[in-house]
Amino acid sequence: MHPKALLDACAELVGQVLKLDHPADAVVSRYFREHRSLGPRERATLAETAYAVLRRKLLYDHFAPSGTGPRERRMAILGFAGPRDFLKSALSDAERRWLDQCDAVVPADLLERHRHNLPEWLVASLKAQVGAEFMALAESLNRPAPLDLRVNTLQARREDVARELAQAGIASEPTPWSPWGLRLADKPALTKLDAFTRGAIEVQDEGSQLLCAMVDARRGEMVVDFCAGAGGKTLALGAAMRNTGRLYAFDVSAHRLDALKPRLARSGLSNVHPAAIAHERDERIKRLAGKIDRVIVDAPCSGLGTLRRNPDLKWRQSPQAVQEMTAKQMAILSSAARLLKPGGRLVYATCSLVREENEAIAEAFSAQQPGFEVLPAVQALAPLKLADAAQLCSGDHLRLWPHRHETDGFFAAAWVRS
Ligand SMILES: C[S@@+](CC[C@H](N)C(=O)[O-])C[C@H]1O[C@@H](n2cnc3c(N)ncnc32)[C@H](O)[C@@H]1O
Repeated sequence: MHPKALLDACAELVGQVLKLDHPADAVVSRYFREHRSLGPRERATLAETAYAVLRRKLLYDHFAPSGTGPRERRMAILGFAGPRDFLKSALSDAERRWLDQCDAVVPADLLERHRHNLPEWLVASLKAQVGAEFMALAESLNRPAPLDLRVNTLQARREDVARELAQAGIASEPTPWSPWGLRLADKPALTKLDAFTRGAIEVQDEGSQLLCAMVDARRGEMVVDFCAGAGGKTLALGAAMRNTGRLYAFDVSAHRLDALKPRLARSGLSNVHPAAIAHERDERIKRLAGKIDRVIVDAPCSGLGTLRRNPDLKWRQSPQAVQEMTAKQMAILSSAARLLKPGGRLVYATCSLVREENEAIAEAFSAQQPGFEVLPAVQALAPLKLADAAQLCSGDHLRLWPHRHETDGFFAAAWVRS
């Protein structure tokens, strides 16, 4: 594609994602469906440009007024995710001079907000939690995430899969904490690989893998994944159970559960029972009350821990939306807790960075439910035999941060029903 045409397309897509009325990944997918002739490299440039603009929106909003032309074009120029020479060949002389001026600005001369590119309400919440690490956290949230895989240990060993990937020209490293994870150096297309089609690998952030480790699901048990969605955690739990016992995958979204079906077929698991529920107090939950060994509530949340992948969320979320979410989280957790038999383990998890959805929910649950005893995360993770499990924890909870652990931001709390 001609540089000018590609920049025009980037500006069009940037204009669409900046409306912030739909998730950016859905806007990008729709754009690709409507422009089927785009090749893989053009698609990559378009998507990465749109994401770069969302990541650095405050900085680019600061630079944009001194340029010329439509705002979305100026933003697309600033975020353009391709070679500089290629970009410059698409620019007018005035645009080129303006871009050179913007490039010459030294970060140390910028206001803090133009360096962290986060909304103020979130800045306050993060500073209160990580203090002097705030800028390192903000920078890591504004970088793309690496691509992590989980090896399906029902089918293959991690080292064998790493060797198989290497033979296909894909470099990987074992993840530092999860025993099932491989971190890839690049972002290759995976779906045509034999390891993928036969179900030996799934894409899953190391942090998500560690949430599953907190559940420690065992052979022959009755386990519930209460908010299973497309089943990322279900698949990991099913493999940990060695395809024995019974694993219920509940979700209010039948559509999301549908996306689990092809993954299940690849995985070779036959112990999983997906079921759409109407709400968290569904009849099905009542029938299983007191019968379950382990329950994970991977709660719907603000998703702010996934800003590396979903940078639009920082502009689409708000303190009010978080507040509304917490009522739902509490209701789901309380209802899911009824499933457990005495001695059973409950895990509450989010991919949020804010206390309200994390520690505050765990503390409120403990206060309301004296029949549930806190299980410190270090103990919950003991089967992994990690020398440094305490590094993953804050107090009794698992607390993962992108700048410390190179995972998305995650929280998990565990209890045992007494
Ligand atoms: C964080 S996502 C789950 C991701 C999934 N566990 C995975 O690992 O891929 C939260 C899920 O909770 C579901 N959900 C929302 N309200 C619910 C409710 N009342 N009961 C059960 N699931 C609910 C949403 O449909 C969404 O799929």
